[in-house]
Amino acid sequence: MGELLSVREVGKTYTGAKGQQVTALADVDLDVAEGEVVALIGPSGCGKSTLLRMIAGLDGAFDGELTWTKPPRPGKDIGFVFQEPALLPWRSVERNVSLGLEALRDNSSEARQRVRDLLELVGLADFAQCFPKELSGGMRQRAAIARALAYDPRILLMDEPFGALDAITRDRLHDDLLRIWEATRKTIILVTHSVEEATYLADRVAVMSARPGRIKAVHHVPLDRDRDPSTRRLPQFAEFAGMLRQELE
Ligand SMILES: Nc1ncnc2c1ncn2[C@@H]1O[C@H](COP(=O)(O)OP(=O)(O)OP(=O)(O)O)[C@@H](O)[C@H]1O
Repeated sequence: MGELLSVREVGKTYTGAKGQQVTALADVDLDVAEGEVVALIGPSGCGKSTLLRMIAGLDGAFDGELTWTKPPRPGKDIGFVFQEPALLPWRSVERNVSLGLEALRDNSSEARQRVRDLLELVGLADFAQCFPKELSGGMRQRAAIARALAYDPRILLMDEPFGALDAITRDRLHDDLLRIWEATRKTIILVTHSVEEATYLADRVAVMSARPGRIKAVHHVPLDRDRDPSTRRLPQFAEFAGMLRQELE
């Protein structure tokens, strides 16, 4: 796997409403290889979302350096999935998924086929003409993932994408994401509060310390890439998740 992104000494200080300075990130170093899934975990407020925003280019004012092997093209190379799917209620599922392509004025037959393939991949082919209000929470989030993949981004940034779902739906979406990764081999950075989610989905887990956020350790997940629900019952799964939990204490 080649290198895709290197984060060096990245720091971010916000100025609050009363003029106070809040250092959200300090000296963050992280390397991300092409095709890997990196989970970011850390205590609430340690700057996980801030780091994703820096990487996404949503906020250009920060210290340090982000170096891409190939600089991302705005609106094309970075897919973002948030905790809330934020679908447009007046558009069908298909037209929500094709939103990014419309912004790029890509109406080619390949692009339309790609949207159909993605709907198939996320299990929404039969719901293409439905509206968001007709979908369950899990289905909406699957549509949001398809939308983020529609323009074939180089990296997918996911900010607690399953945080608002119930446990059963969340487990199902985890397996969907594994399948999606298998089919697309996208590089993914996933912010999560769940050590089990990080263990199940990631190749490596970066653990952040409390504010100002720093990466205090990066661990390889000691599990084969080929994972399924039985993986959760392996002793090394519980052991690794337990070690992460301890590191967060
Ligand atoms: N726009 C902003 N203005 C001022 N302070 C901010 C802003 N955005 C974030 N912060 C502060 O930066 C710190 C890091 O926030 P961030 O949302 O990145 O943390 P997080 O680790 O993602 O939190 P959580 O796990 O609770 O979602 C927090 O103290 C937050 O209050």
